[in-house]
Amino acid sequence: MRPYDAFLLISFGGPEAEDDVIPFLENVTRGRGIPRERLAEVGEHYFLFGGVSPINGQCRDLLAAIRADFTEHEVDLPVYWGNRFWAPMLTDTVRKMAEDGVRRAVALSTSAYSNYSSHRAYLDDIERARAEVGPDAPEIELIRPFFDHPGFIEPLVDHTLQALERLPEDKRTGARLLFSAHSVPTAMADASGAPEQGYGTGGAYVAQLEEVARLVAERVGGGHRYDLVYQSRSGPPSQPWLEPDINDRLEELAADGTEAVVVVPYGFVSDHMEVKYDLDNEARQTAEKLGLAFERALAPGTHPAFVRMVRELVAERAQGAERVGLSTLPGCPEGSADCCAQR
Ligand SMILES: CC1=C(CCC(=O)O)c2cc3nc(cc4[nH]c(cc5[nH]c(cc1n2)c(C)c5CCC(=O)O)c(CCC(=O)O)c4C)C(CCC(=O)O)=C3C
Ligand SMILES: [Fe+2]
Repeated sequence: MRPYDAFLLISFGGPEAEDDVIPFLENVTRGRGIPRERLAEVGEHYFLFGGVSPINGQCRDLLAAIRADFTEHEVDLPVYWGNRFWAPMLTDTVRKMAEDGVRRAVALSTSAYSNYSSHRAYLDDIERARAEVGPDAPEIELIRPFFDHPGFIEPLVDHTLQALERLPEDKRTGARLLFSAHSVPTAMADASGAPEQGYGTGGAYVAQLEEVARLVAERVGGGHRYDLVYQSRSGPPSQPWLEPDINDRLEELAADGTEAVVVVPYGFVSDHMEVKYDLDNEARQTAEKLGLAFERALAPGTHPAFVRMVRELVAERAQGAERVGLSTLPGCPEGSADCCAQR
């Protein structure tokens, strides 16, 4: 697919054995001022799963689905995969691409929204990896945040409907939808998007989350009431992060008479550790303690619409076609040098 000669999936990475856990956490938190107690606590989440994060397996599944879809639709691009924090590391993959003679690649991150962690960090890591590889490194163009692409929305709608079906029948109609995304420091949220786009408090990140929640709830139908909640807060307690935390919101809802919730992990593309631990263990326990019926919708994963979206985004970028999206938000400008800048 001209002008590209390769496709690259970039993800977060996760440990795949007990001995990987601490080195992985050190990679993630280098220079980030995360308290030691928080690190020890998060390490325990991984040890509970034998030191294996589900994220790499989920990337392998997605890669297999993308390869099959490319083949079926005659998209003649070799498919590569590199992670920011664990093997296969992005730098090693970029070196391999250079050895294979790749000159210009199109890249997709497993991250749908605009903010430093979800967007700028990927751009920075691409440039770091290219610099480490040297002059033979290919050019790598990162596909824009895709939060409102129909291929991201449709799987969330399908999976929310499936989760509602799993609730006891008498609790379905009154069920509340909780849209859960990764919390970030409020300063990071406020600086998300491009400065000239003039987002107010919460920046592009919160505006995008509001739009996605609305788009999904509308399509799910049934008049379910819904909330935006946040999970996986880290950092020192003195630093403000986006709220409400999902567990606090569950307490309030139970006190107000809510009987059932469906949690939609709309901040993520797969059911990785932050979903499996923070939602399926922690939030579920909170709900059980409060007597709330609880179901968790699946993340997009390898939903056919999501896999198709990858090909459509590659084509959009290759053709310089207009951005496809279901919201009226502009998204980060293509090739922007100063969006999502503040860490
Ligand atoms: C916005 C966002 C996404 C979504 C976008 C995206 O997907 O990129 C995301 C994804 C993920 N975050 C992950 C893991 C972790 N994130 C941490 C820490 C942090 N995340 C942050 C933000 C985000 N994180 C922030 C602002 C921090 C504080 C430190 C810093 O400023 O960077 C820490 C350190 C310990 C802790 O404090 O929790 C860990 C272990 C995994 C892998 C899960 C697995 O292994 O399956 C995934 C997919
Ligand atoms: Fe994170």
